[in-house]
Amino acid sequence: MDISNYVANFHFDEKHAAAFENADVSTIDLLTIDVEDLEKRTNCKKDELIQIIQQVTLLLRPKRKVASQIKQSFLTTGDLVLDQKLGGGIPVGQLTEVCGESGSGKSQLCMQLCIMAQLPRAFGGLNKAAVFISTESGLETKRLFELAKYIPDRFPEAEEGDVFIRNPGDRVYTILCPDLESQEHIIQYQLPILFQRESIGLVVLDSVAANYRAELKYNRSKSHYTDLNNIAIRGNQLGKLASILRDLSRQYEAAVVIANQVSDRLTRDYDAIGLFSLDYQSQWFNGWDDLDPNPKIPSLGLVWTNNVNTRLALIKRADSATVKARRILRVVYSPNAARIDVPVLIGSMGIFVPKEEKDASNPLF
Ligand SMILES: Nc1ncnc2c1ncn2[C@@H]1O[C@H](COP(=O)(O)OP(=O)(O)OP(=O)(O)O)[C@@H](O)[C@H]1O
Repeated sequence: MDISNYVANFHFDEKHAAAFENADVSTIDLLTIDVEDLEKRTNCKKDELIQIIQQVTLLLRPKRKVASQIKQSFLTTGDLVLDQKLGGGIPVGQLTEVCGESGSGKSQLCMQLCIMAQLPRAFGGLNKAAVFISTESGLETKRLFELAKYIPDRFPEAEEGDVFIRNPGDRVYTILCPDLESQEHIIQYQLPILFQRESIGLVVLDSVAANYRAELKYNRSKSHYTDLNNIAIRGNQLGKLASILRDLSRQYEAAVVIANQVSDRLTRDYDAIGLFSLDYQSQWFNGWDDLDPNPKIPSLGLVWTNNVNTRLALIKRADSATVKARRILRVVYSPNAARIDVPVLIGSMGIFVPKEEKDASNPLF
């Protein structure tokens, strides 16, 4: 019986476990097949089966809170104007995706957040450790130290000792997942244990698409998955990944930030395909529309898009090749903020909103 894939700590009594095993009944069978048919297949009593089905259904039901119980908290990005544009910062208890092309600054933002998570709550931090799960290359510790060195510049009103982090690497757990199998194992089994043992405020997954692209058949020439079976497998895996991360983020009040890659988006003739086509409609949740000079599509498709609470896009600007790299940080969708483009720079201190934009956006800054 595969119940442990869905619910931790659910144990059938020996009699029912053996009956389900012998009859090859999966959790999905249990919840979808008529009780009478299950009765015949397993030789278990109907009322006992109904009781088990009710227990499993209850455990699988999303744990909802009423509005008065929900107190949304945020992790600071380290930039007050950026936090303001994001509706408070990076939401705790939710999944935030940062997508963008190679070199757009996804890893820079992720590393920056690993530092911010360690800050005291008075400065928008969570006073907790971060977990940095990478799928392609390890964490750049040198850059992490550089980002930490500049924290006092971000909080000029603070006493230096209050925001100084001597060894930022001490509270960043790094895990490398070179393939999908290790990624699934780490996220399903090792990450929950780390949460139980340590005070974790942020999980970064950099980047989510790499292992799926590498292991499921991918037709580069057409830039889409050709094998329908693989699409179904991938959808299932992505749903499970998001569900584990979401549960951990809610249970332990942590932020989860996932870097995602993008591929090129072809502009279409909407007169031909119609305004109700997915291609046309997806401009609003993909992040790039046809007016953008180099429109892109975030990887992993609609199933993944539906699992992410907030999507941010980092977009390179034409003059990107200057000392301080210029980018647009776009809020594509979010429960906390409206869609907006925020001009940002990447410099030694990390990602920040330049002063002229701060002055223009809010005279108080
Ligand atoms: N110390 C620094 N000073 C200024 N800019 C920097 C610094 N370090 C990195 N950058 C900028 O960040 C960019 C790299 O960003 P990053 O590695 O986060 O990209 P990415 O989106 O994660 O790319 P990939 O998907 O290839 O990993 C560089 O191109 C550069 O513009």
